[in-house]
Amino acid sequence: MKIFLADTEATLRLGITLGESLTPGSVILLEGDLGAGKTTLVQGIGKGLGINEPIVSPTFTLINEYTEGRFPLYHLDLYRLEPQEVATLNLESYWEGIEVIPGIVAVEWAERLLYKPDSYLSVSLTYGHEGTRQVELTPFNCAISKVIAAI
Ligand SMILES: Nc1ncnc2c1ncn2[C@@H]1O[C@H](COP(=O)(O)OP(=O)(O)OP(=O)(O)O)[C@@H](O)[C@H]1O
Ligand SMILES: [Mg+2]
Repeated sequence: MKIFLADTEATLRLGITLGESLTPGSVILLEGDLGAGKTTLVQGIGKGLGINEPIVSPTFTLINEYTEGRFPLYHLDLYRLEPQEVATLNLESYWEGIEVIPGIVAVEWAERLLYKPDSYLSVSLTYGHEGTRQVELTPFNCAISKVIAAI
């Protein structure tokens, strides 16, 4: 499903809708060029979860964890990593909820993942006319379809 995002607010609003409706264990794999709006969408997800702390890009920290919302948000950014390096990080523990409290896992630059989770929502952001954006949402093996259909 493709959605037109006229401005930053539209991207945030979509994120809020997702954050309000996703369940613990959901994985969001974000793809899109530099500056396409991936972090903005995750900021919306954080708001939707009730996180008041500012959500900043984890480009240098790799993973930021936010625990003050309805359930945790794990925000990952793989931009600076090679796929081989990503494979050694054992990121599976996040979506399998092993030794971490199940929450929402949002991954920027998810194209760097060699192994994807069994179920996830794919979010692909692209540039449109005059600085606008478009997003394509594709659920893989997950129950988010109803939420998306209602957007
Ligand atoms: N729908 C939109 N229309 C216009 N600008 C937008 C839209 N959504 C987000 N932006 C703006 O695009 C800029 C880059 O957004 P953001 O940092 O979220 O991108 P990103 O994909 O995370 O970038 P990076 O690849 O560096 O991680 C921000 O200034 C943001 O406000
Ligand atoms: Mg970003």
